[in-house]
Amino acid sequence: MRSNGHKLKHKRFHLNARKNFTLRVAEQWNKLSREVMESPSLETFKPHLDVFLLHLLQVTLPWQEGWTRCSPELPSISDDSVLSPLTSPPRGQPRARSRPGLAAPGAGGSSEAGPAHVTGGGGGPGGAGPPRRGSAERRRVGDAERPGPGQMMAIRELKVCLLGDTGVGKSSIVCRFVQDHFDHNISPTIGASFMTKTVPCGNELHKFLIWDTAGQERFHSLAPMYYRGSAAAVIVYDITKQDSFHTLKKWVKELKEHGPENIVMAIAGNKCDLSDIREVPMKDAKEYAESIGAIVVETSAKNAVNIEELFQGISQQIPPLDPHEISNNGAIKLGRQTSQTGRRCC
Ligand SMILES: Nc1nc2c(ncn2[C@@H]2O[C@H](COP(=O)(O)OP(=O)(O)OP(=O)(O)O)[C@@H](O)[C@H]2O)c(=O)[nH]1
Repeated sequence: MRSNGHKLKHKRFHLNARKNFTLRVAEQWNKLSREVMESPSLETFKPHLDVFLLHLLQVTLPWQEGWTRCSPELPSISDDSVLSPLTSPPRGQPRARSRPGLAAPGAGGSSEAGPAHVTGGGGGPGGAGPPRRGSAERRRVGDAERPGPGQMMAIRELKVCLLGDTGVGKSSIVCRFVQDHFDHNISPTIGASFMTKTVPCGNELHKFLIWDTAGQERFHSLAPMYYRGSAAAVIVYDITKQDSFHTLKKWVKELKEHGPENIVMAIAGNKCDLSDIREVPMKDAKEYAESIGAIVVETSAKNAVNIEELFQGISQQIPPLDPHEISNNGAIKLGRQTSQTGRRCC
């Protein structure tokens, strides 16, 4: 027999979950409406609708399934680390609903699902909005160091998007960074997926709101939604595929033409564990990165090489927060980080 306290806790959990679900769907709907207003033609609009329906399904099904499996012991839905399990079938395998190793909504663990659910209210795909009132105090710091008593650290939400050809390892990089996990049979992303991770940087905490975009050509038209308002873009190529390096250059061109003005660009030459079959010399990548003022690093999501360093590099390129932007109660006024000039290391 369950105690009354236990039942109450259970009920509160479900109410909270239901509220969050509604918020997510509403947020998706708003996003879609915005896209409709901005879409010049039906053809451009169609993929947005597809993704919305997919998101809706993805959010609805696991929640309904997980409804009865939820337990009050599960972490609150405002916990850190969010992701979308939206994936298409693994390359050459039947469709799986979520990525193995990545928690689905209602399935336990500290991860929360929902492609457009952003803890703290900022950094949705369309831009980095201000956090909910008082949310700075409620936020979990994740795996970053918590400030000591009397010490105040500003939490900054930085929207970061990953771009690059399909199969270069964007999702694997994010998965390694956020969950320290690598999956050989990871599925191609549909639309985009979302995760967060908070890391310390000097006197600040950088909460990365990471949008991992789908590399398949058919999703290309969705990309602006993810790089719009981003503080940084990680553009990934596969060192064993020259073609993926050409695609990277196309992404850089697009970002320069249509992306935020001072976006930090980081180039990741992934799969450096396969350097014996390399097609892109490191020298080429370095010269190119230098010519466009980007950070460059060779990574291996598989062997966890330079993944932390990649995001640290981004953190260091973000100008520190102006003290005036931190209000008296410690809440942060979030704006487009990219509007600031002058890059400083932390
Ligand atoms: N050897 C090796 N394989 C990797 C590495 N990173 C990813 N892979 C593999 O490359 C394949 C594609 O990885 P994903 O992370 O799905 O690539 P993606 O860029 O997200 O692909 P899309 O979602 O289609 O855009 C998978 O089979 C991964 O296991 C790496 O560092 N080394």
